[in-house]
Amino acid sequence: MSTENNERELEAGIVTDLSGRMTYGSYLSLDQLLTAQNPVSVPEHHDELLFIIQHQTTELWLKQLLHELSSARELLASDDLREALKRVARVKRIQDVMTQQWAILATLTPTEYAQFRGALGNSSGFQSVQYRAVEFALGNKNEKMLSVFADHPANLALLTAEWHKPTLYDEFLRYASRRGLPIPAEILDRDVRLPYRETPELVPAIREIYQNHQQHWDLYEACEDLVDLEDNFQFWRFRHLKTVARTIGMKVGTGGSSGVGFLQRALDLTFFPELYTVRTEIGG
Ligand code: HEM
Ligand SMILES: N[C@@H](CC(=O)c1ccccc1NC=O)C(=O)O
Repeated sequence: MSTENNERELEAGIVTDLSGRMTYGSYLSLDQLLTAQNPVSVPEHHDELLFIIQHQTTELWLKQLLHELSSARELLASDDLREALKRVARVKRIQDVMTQQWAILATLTPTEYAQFRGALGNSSGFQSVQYRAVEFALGNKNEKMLSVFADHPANLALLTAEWHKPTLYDEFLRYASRRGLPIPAEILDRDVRLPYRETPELVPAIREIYQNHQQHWDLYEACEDLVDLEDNFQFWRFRHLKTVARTIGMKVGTGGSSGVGFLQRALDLTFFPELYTVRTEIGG
């Protein structure tokens, strides 16, 4: 076989009659996926497609994050820390891609965005149910967020179910307790629908893991993985904030918030407070 004329020959075995068979497009529902970009600007603005695709790809990764995080939680509940950490390793890679992706949207100038922003009405990323579900799964529970989805029963059901579930940290601490670490009962019995609040009485258990890390190697590794995950989540939030600042400055958001100031306050939230507190004490 040659590539004469700079054209590759198709091999005889390659299937070209695909009638009645599963194909690439049918398996991946590409007819649906690739007709789901519906710009609303009139006349259509060149950059609106990028804006839509950036959001849609993020939503696809959020779906995968939820899938991995739910599985990690279940694996912890069945005492399988090693498998759970595999899930977390994947979560971390996806977060890297999501954060890197901001560089593409940063090519959208304020002038370009202003030309179609008006067409977006009151729609806003604030209304992303999957983003909120990931925040809930990681510990930023906030009952008030449910009200945004009152008009959409399926989204409301998804987020309400997540609201009732223990967070990844809850499951990790329950597992650590079964492994014999002194996890306070007030954490094990906490109302998981409430935001996770820092509990000073938990710090001794975390300190034990860090000080005697040779003995608790897998738990030590897990704690560092959780810190990576929180770090990564904050990196995403930070890139969002910076992209917003360079695109709309200090304008109020389409969702009705103050904009940059509102996003800034999310950077003060934490998922795993004691994992940070312990660092102040280490070695000193
Ligand atoms: C030029 C691009 C963007 C601008 C100017 C922008 C602006 C904003 C603003 C102002 C808010 C605050 C809520 C509001 O009042 O609307 C917000 C929230 C949010 N946006 Fe964006 N955004 C952009 C791109 C994105 C992208 C690509 C995503 C990915 C899905 C996203 C996801 C979110 C989420 C999840 C929130 C809620 C954050 C929170 O509650 O802390 N945004 N955005
Ligand atoms: N909140 C943005 C609009 C925006 O970015 C947006 C609009 C519709 C769907 C998703 C969006 N992304 C993030 O908020 C703004 O105030 O310009």
